[in-house]
Order: sequence, then structure tokens, then C-alpha cells
Amino acid sequence: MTADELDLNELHVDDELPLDEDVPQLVETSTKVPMTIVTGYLGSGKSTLLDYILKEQHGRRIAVIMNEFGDTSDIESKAISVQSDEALVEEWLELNNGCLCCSVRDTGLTAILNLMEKKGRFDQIVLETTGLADPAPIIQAFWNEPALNLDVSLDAVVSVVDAAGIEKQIQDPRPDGSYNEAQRQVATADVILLNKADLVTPADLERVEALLRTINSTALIHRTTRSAIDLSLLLDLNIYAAPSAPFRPETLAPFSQPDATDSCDGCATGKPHEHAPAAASSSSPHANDISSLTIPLPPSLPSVTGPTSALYALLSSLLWEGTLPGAPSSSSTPDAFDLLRTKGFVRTDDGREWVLQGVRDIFDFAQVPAEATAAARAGESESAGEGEGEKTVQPKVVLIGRGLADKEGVRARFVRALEEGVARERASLREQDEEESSGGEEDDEDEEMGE
Ligand SMILES: Nc1nc2c(ncn2[C@@H]2O[C@H](COP(=O)(O)OP(=O)(O)OP(=O)(O)O)[C@@H](O)[C@H]2O)c(=O)[nH]1
Repeated sequence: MTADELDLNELHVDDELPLDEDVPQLVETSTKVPMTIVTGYLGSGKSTLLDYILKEQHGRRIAVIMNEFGDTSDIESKAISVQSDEALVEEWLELNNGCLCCSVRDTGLTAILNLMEKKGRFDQIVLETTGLADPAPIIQAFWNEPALNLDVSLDAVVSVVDAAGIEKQIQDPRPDGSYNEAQRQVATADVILLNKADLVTPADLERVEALLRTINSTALIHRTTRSAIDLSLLLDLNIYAAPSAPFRPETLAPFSQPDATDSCDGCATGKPHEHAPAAASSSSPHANDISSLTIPLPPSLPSVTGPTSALYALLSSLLWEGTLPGAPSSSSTPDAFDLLRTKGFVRTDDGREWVLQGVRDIFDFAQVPAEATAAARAGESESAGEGEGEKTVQPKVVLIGRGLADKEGVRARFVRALEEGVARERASLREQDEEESSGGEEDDEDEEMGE
């Protein structure tokens, strides 16, 4: 059963909870609390990770919402573990009808906020999502819903992957042909913990990591055993670039790397070349055709939002209608784009830089703060002086999902449509400028005549 098929449930915090006056208020009330969403297949090591986070001496107040029940159908209450400097406190959220996904999405945040009011604000919320067939709705809810976003901002989506089991999990077909759980979890992740590294050989780890990169070329992948990791690699990443939190330039690292999904040099150039036929899906690492496609963007674009933006129009067509301008290379096969995740890095003519984030059909551009841009440029020129000038973040869009198997064809259509759209956009901007300046001249003339 998917989350959407379950009834909406009421989630509330017991009003009788004692007020803990002693808990220090470590976060300014004006700061949004970052929320990390943890996904991962059954048994991959999520609870081990949450346990590790709670027990680490990090000096932060972290509320961990744990789903310890697996099947959510008959849950009546849910533990929230709150780590303060002094102690681990457990609270209970009552779920009248069981589904954490629907509850959290619809009323759960209110409950969390109530808890924050009672217990003092947290530095971080970590939400585990076991039992969720599709993490996308909850990611969208915490990222995009303004009503939910007043106090909490989506920090990052972390997926814990079992290094010994993920290959099989990813290949496991769904009877209805839809994405399976493991595919969705890997595709929507910003950070992947390639866990249980102790159970496989170094060669296995290389192969599994390569597979994960074919699905999600932009995730930051860390190899772990028992989910142990430096928490600064996991928390406060601000991947979704909330203006209320500092921007972490290192989260752009995947955009400066070549596309791991392109084993083919020709694809990387975007120029026409021959391909060997794709392997059958059951044995292919592109299981069920889910893959990442990186599309290089021009060094600078006129705009990223607004009715005239060529890039915005193209992404809308892709994500909302599942199509791109121009015919597919095989005319008998219509476009079948089904994208789980979109990411990107863009520069605009005015010198600003933007991070594109998309989850399913929702996408948004967040401006990289000018200070971060300046710092990155300073770093670039320094490393260029040391002969490592390739670290510059290249503007690009990364698409993750289905319908991308013909990488060369899709990339070529996207690039062509964008070029044409940008040409139109620039022409219309020029016209606008000319109209404004001739309007200005006419006004000047009118004024002169009036005088
Ligand atoms: N060998 C090994 N075992 C691990 C590692 N990480 C977790 N485990 C074990 O794997 C089992 C499952 O770990 P959990 O943390 O409960 O996994 P989970 O993802 O929370 O599982 P569910 O709650 O069932 O979804 C436990 O017995 C862990 O002790 C690891 O890196 N290596």
C-alpha cells in the first residue's frame, strides 16, 4: 500500500506531557529547525544510524522521530527521542490510525512544533521513514509547503543502503512496473550511506557504488560500517538552500565531477556517435531503466524563473507534461519521462548562481548567497594557481528517473530546445529594453516640448 492510499490520520502530542523547564533553548526562535529525512530499505541500518546520532556527543539537541514498527497499519503511538546535552528523553506521538507519512505530512508537523514549544526548540529534527513506499510526498511536504515551512526547513534526504543487499533490491521488479522502494530511496537521496561495508569486499563496494551512481549521480556517497559517520557530513547540509541557514559549498561537489553515468566519452561531448544496444533490464545496472542523465548548460542564462525563462519552460514541460520539444530519436516511441529527482546548478547573466532542486513534479531555484559564490571563486582562483583549476562548478542539470535511456538523444533535444528558447528569451529582453529606452526618449521629448 502506498502512503497515498492510507487514510489521513490524526497525530498529536499528549497535552499532559510534563513541561521540561530545564532544557536549554539552544536555537534562536527566528532560525528554522533543519530536518533530515532518513530513508532506506528494511534492515539497511537506519535505526543503527539514529541510535548513533542520538548517542554521539555532538552537543546539539536533536529530535529523532523513529519508526520502529515496520508495518504502520496498527501503530497507536510513536516514539520521539530527544537528545539534549544531558539526557536522552523519549516522548510519544499518538497516532490514531497509524500512518506516520500522512500524519506527519498533514498534521504531524504541528505536533512536532507543539513539542518544541513545550520542550524547547531543537537544533535538528531527524525523521525516519520506514514503511514508506515513496519518500517523495513527505520530501515535497517539508520542502515546499509554506504552512509547514515557517519553523522547519528541509535540510537533506539521507538514504541508508545495505552494501550487501542493494543490488538485488534495486533489480527487484514491481508487478505493475512502477519504481520499487529501493530505487525511489536511492534516486531521491542527497546523501547515501553505503552501509555494512564490513560485509562485502572492496571490489563489491566499488561495483555497488558505481551502480548507485548510475541511478543518482549527484548524491554524496559515504561508505560506513554500523552507520558510523562524522555528523558534519550528514547534518546541517542545507542541500535545499534555505536562506535562513548557511550555504555549504561542498554540497555542490557532485556538479564539478564528470557524469558517472556516462561510461561513453561520446555521450559526454553531446555529439552524435554510435552506441552498443542496451542490455536487458533484468541484468542491466539501469534496472527498470532508472538512471541519471547530466546535461551541460551554457555558462550563463538570462533567467531561471518567470514567464519568459527558457530553462523554466523546458523543466516545466519535462516535469509536468513528461515531454521535451523535438521528436524522440525513435519516432515509434513517444516520450516516457518519469522523473523522480532533478538537480542543477545555473549561473545567470547578472552574475548570480542558483541551485535547482526538484522532487517529482515540484522544482525550485534557490539562489546561492553572494558570499558563498565569492568564497568559491576565491577558492577556484587559488586552486587554479596550484594547477587544479578543474574544480569550477559547471552549470548543468541532472535528471534522475525513467525515459532517459537514450542519453545522447535526450541530451541533444534538451540542449537544442534550450538554445532556441534562450535565443527567443534574449530577443524578447532586447525588444523590451528597446521599448523601454524609446519610451524613455519619448518621455524626454514630451518633457522638452512641455517646457
Ligand atoms: N555487519 C553489520 N551489521 C550492521 C551494520 N549496520 C547495521 N547492522 C545490523 O543490521 C541489522 C539491521 O539494522 P537496523 O539498524 O535495525 O536496520 P533498519 O534499517 O533500521 O531496519 P528496519 O527498522 O527493519 O527497517 C541490525 O542487526 C544491525 O545491528 C553494519 O554496518 N554491519
